[in-house]
Amino acid sequence: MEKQSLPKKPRPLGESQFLRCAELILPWLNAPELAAVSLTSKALTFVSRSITLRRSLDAARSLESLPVPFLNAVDSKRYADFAYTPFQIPATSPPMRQRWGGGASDAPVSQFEMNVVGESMYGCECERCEEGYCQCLSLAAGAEIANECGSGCGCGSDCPNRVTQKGVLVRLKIVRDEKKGWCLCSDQLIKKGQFICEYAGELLTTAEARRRQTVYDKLRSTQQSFSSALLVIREHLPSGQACLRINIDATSIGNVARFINHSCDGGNLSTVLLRSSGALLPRLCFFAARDIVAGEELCFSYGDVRLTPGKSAENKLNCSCGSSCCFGTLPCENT
Ligand SMILES: C[S@@+](CC[C@H](N)C(=O)[O-])C[C@H]1O[C@@H](n2cnc3c(N)ncnc32)[C@H](O)[C@@H]1O
Repeated sequence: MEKQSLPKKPRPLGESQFLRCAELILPWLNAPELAAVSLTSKALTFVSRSITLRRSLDAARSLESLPVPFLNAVDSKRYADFAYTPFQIPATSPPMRQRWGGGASDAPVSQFEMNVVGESMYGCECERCEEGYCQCLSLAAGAEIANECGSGCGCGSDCPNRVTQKGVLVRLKIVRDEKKGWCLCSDQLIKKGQFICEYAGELLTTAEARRRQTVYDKLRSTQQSFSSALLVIREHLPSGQACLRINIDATSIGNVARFINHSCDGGNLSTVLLRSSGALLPRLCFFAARDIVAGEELCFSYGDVRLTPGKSAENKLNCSCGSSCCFGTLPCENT
């Protein structure tokens, strides 16, 4: 009689293979999933702890030139859970999963460029820009709206008129505060006028921004620690008749700018709406409004609370900016 070979029993994973699998899979989990998995065995507790430590060491998960650590001396939160993008991206639904805390092999976020193919819409036709001579710089000095070279120009990425296109180049840290939650702080001397970061996140239609704002307001009324980062920018066109509106949501997908808090005195950052040639939409960029010393919190004004009275009392948030002209309430997002 012919001897039939029995199907082989799968061999149980050895401990080192099990740990290697865990190191591959766990960096894809969000904070609550990671916490749940870490309770299931000693080995998974160990892997989760090292992932949590790596996450707390770099909010930017190697997508910026410098790491941006979380520092918390007030409660047990080690990091804020969100996906990182250094640039504006189209609205993403369902929310994106991103590998984080898995060491050097963390996958880069998929990037979408919002460029107009072919013709340049704004900026110059320059082949090569010299600092101070490029016509794209004409609006830059101290203006609220400025132009930069971009993919519509003939110059390359080393052009001196692309200061905001290389991501974050100053040392930053994210520090926990009892009242304000996470705060973006400088970790070096930043000179007046230096570029800090752009406000990156998902670009939303106005209808989607309004829908999400309602969801965020509800979440905030039930979870005290919930904070959203939906910014509405209105650019009045020269005619004065119309207004370009840009909605950027950095709540689930964003960059370091999602940690910048409000200050009633205007803070130490100036905001510039920056157009690059070839790009469809302008970007909101933050520059140092004055010299900023290491350890100082970076803040700007979210708006004038006297001009945005819209929300019901329970949706109003107390302001803890600490400035001498504090109005006591945060300006609300008028979406
Ligand atoms: C864009 S987020 C800033 C980062 C936020 N602190 C965090 O922990 O993620 C905006 C939220 O931060 C908090 N916040 C910002 N400025 C504040 C201030 N001056 N006082 C109190 N809370 C503030 C509010 O919860 C607000 O909805």
